[in-house]
Amino acid sequence: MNNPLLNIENLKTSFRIKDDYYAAVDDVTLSVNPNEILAIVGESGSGKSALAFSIMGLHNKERTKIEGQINYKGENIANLPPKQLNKLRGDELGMIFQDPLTALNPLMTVGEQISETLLLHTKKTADERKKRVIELLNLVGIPRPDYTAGQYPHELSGGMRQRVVIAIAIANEPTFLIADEPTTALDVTIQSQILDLLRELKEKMNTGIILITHDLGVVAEMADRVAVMYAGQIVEVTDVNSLFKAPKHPYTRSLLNSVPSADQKGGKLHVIEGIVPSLQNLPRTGCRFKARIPWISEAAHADHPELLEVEPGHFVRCTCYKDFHFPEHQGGNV
Ligand SMILES: Nc1ncnc2c1ncn2[C@@H]1O[C@H](COP(=O)(O)OP(=O)(O)OP(=O)(O)O)[C@@H](O)[C@H]1O
Repeated sequence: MNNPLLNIENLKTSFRIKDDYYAAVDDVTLSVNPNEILAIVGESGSGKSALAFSIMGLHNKERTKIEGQINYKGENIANLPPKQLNKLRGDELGMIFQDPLTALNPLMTVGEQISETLLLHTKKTADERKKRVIELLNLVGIPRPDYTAGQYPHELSGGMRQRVVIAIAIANEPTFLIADEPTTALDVTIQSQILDLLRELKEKMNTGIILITHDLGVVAEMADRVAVMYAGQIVEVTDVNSLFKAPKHPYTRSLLNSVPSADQKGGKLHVIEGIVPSLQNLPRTGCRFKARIPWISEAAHADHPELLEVEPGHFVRCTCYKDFHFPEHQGGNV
């Protein structure tokens, strides 16, 4: 078997709040292979973006502590000096941010921003860069690329800005890409164009992709494997078919069960009763999902839940999945 492109081991990302550190990513172990899309799903606040920012080295170092390993092509890039990381980021790693406005420089035109990435990370001449900028804007479905290249971010709609962010992220055909909710702000037609683009990138360049999304339709359509995150931890990892056909962890089952139609395509994750606790209030021992399934007996939970391989390639945290059932008002034992 080939080595994974990205191999994260026991990653713990903690934020300083007042004088203490609180882990938003807690003991995460996962891998992404070349030519593979790993989807990460979970409610708001479960730590998906904190994980993505850790991989990309984008957290504020003064207020964040990163422990564990983030091995990219066999080299641990956790806590790499900023200069080395910047180079790696533009050369081989790409990130599509959730919020296109904060990702773009308001003082530079769209064309200048894309061109800057090419200038910093390729040997292209000014003419070649200009050509590539237009090619990229075309690729992400921007109608008049020549005209748009000369516009500033505030002159564009949210959807157009998001496409520019994607153009920057894929400008140098990254080997590894994180797409954090890449299509949330886009209408359905553009959404499917962008998803096609990501798939093409994966197949053409062998790119390994982490796709963070709330949209189970996107997961079903795009992912090879899926990691489900709850309260800073991965609670289940498996291939996409097993996730939809035989989900195990109560949290995964609740996410899938909360989609109104049996056909998950286009379905969004609905709110499960209760909320993800805030960082300071996260239970740090025992099953973190326990409080949201109070009808399941205490004895069903492991004292120190670990992510265990329960079937080949299918990992689940905590033993409570064995006894889990929905309460009557949620459809009983489905
Ligand atoms: N810089 C920070 N300082 C302190 N706490 C933070 C910081 N960034 C995130 N958090 C907290 O860490 C937890 C995880 O946040 P994160 O943004 O990673 O969640 P998420 O799963 O990406 O949510 P969403 O889907 O809304 O983007 C939350 O409790 C959040 O409030």
